Amino acid sequence: MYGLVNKAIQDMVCSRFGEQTWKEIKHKAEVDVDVFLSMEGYPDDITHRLVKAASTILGLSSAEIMQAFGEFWVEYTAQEGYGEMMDMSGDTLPEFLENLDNLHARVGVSFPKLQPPSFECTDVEENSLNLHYRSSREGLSPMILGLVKGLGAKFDTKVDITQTQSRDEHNEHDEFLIIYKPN
Ligand SMILES: O=C(O)CCCCN(CCc1ccccc1OCc1ccc(-c2ccc(Oc3ccccc3)cc2)cc1)Cc1ccc(C(=O)O)cc1
Repeated sequence: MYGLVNKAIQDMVCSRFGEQTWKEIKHKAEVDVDVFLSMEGYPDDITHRLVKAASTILGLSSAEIMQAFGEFWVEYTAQEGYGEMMDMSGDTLPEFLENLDNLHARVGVSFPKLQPPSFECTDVEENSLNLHYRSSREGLSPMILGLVKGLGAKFDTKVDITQTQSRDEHNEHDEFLIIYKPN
């Protein structure tokens, strides 16, 4: 994962729980990276260890941490200079989700170490769609719940998301039913 992801986790923890808590989480995760460089590639294991340590220290489940991170990521990347790129990816929640692979392709042109997941929308109706999420990474589906909730806030749209298929139950990929209604 690019350091931008670990930097976002750090900023989420520091802004909500303070520097000291972040230091404790890094210590517990046995991560002795002083400063995460956004454009540096880091082993995914570091991100998983940070989430696991945050879960223990904060008394929240890893799924709750990843869901909160997903929501935080949408706002964080917008203020970290990717706002324009995000705005070009769609004016509504369904449009943005349909364009997510193109967004990743654009980022990947400049940052070849990007290993983005792939998102596919099917059964797109007026107020609902099925989101198919395929990734080389394991265990991040709770982050998708948060990312979609973050997009609901970005597009001022009421969103209800339910995971309908999971790789944990021997399905080939994760699938989510998303029901949305612009406010
Ligand atoms: O891998 C998985 O199975 C789950 C990954 C969940 C995180 N993705 C979230 C995608 C997303 C979903 C909904 C709404 C918005 C989303 O992201 C928008 C986005 C995507 C990528 C970036 C991005 C930009 C620069 C990056 O790297 C940098 C950063 C600074 C300087 C140079 C390179 C890395 C990611 C920014 C916004 C973004 C992403 C972040 C990092 C990577 C990667 O390092 O491979 C791949 C994807």
